Amino acid sequence: MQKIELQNLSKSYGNKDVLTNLNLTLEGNRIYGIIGENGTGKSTLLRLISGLARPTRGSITVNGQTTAEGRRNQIAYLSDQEFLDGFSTLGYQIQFHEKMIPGFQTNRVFEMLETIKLPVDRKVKNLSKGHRNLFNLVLTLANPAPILILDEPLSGIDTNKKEDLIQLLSSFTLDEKRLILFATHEYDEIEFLIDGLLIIRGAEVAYFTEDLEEMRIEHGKTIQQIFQEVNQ
Ligand SMILES: Nc1ncnc2c1ncn2[C@@H]1O[C@H](COP(=O)(O)OP(=O)(O)OP(=O)(O)O)[C@@H](O)[C@H]1O
Repeated sequence: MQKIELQNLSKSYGNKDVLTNLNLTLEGNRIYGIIGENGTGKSTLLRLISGLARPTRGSITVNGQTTAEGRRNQIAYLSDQEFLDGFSTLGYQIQFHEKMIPGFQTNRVFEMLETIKLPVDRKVKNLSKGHRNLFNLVLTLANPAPILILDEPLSGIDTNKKEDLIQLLSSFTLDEKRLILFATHEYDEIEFLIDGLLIIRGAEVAYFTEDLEEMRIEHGKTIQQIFQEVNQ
């Protein structure tokens, strides 16, 4: 079973406290969404968990791994920054990932590219921004790591393609027993995708549930409503 544990986790940049004393366990074969206003520390949290930034205080354990290197082996991370070499073709990037990542699911990449109609002989720089984001997401999904951490995977992607993507994301956890944690501003789009919800505000966890369905059934609340209440 996949598990991310944060204990007394804090991160400051200079004298700015970005995250303060987070204690949280995310576990299971679930999709968790993180939402929060701009600059509230969502990307910072994802980078800390992924071993790409160091905590100022506290600890992070991912599937029993406490070191940054150990955690990185459990996680496929999609940054909100562009990282692909624009002059290479999609095909080259696929081969490169296949060489670098043990168990990389090349067949699934081709299947997904066919669904979203991206030709592999195209250069990365000639894709639109939305298509580049999609291609990055496809490469990340094909990484067999048990935990996927995605920073704004839906940004810049058309509404009709978003639906395909949301299907893809659910099938990736359901079939493969993975945990997905992703940051987003697209509250409406993720309403029926996520199982758990984390809202960050004022450097702290302002709201957390691992069972959003219960909130929906018992209290009839949408994510947008929960978010508004938390931010009042
Ligand atoms: N490397 C860094 N050095 C200094 N400050 C940083 C650094 N990275 C992030 N910050 C600051 O930390 C705060 C949180 O940034 P972060 O990118 O985590 O927020 P976010 O919630 O992901 O924002 P957005 O929704 O706009 O993407 C911001 O004030 C940001 O300026």
